[in-house]
Amino acid sequence: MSRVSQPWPPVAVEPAVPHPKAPVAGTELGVHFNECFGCGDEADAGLHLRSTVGEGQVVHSRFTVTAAHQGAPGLAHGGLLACAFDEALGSAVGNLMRRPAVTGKLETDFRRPVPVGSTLFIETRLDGVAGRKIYVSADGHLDAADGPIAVSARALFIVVAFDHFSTHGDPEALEKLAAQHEKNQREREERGWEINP
Ligand SMILES: CCCCCCCCCCCC(=O)SCCNC(=O)CCNC(=O)[C@H](O)C(C)(C)COP(=O)(O)OP(=O)(O)OC[C@H]1O[C@@H](n2cnc3c(N)ncnc32)[C@H](O)[C@@H]1OP(=O)(O)O
Repeated sequence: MSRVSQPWPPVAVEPAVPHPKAPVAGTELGVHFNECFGCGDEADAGLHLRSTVGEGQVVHSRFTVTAAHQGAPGLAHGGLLACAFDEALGSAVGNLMRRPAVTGKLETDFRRPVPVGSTLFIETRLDGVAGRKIYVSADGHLDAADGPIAVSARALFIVVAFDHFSTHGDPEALEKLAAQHEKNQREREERGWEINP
């Protein structure tokens, strides 16, 4: 079976223009929710993925594979790797576009095994927008930003109204999230004062 995929994006798109208030290149992106399996500090066996905005419409993410992430002995579980890409791609959409969006479709190509102890460097690009549909793709490089590509992914995110989360999610967890965002905002402002007194 060939690895050649269908054209991407699969429909005519407009360029994905980052939000005017999107974080600039070099910005380290914070945890979007402490309990998030992908990035949260409170998710003990989680991925603890960390992301930084790159030049252009790019976000660089990285995470280190631990024993908690195994499928075969000593190797990362494929579904776990897909999760890492979901997080990295979602972080690029959320932070650069600043629009609430959820994963509609996620496609992964596993090219090389990813051993426990290795770090995956994921580079995510915004590929285009068609109405509520945002197309993104990413490559995961093994152990260095220019290391061999171990996994690639492409995803469709769908912009949703904020009530998607209140209707389908946990209101208590949403309150915690709002409190966390306020705290992060305060800390950012305090850091701003330190830099520009
Ligand atoms: C700072 C912050 C950081 C934020 C950082 C965040 C990082 C977190 C990252 C994790 C993100 C996740 O895992 S999110 C969790 C996983 N995903 C979900 O739970 C989503 C579950 N699915 C849904 O709720 C729903 O199916 C939606 C919302 C995706 C779509 O429902 P809808 O709103 O009714 O819209 P619908 O008309 O169906 O679809 C809209 C358009 O998209 C197309 N479409 C929809 N799904 C698909 C699909 N799978 N494949 C192709 N096309 C699709 C439709 O054909 C349509 O095209 P057209 O007719 O307009 O042409």
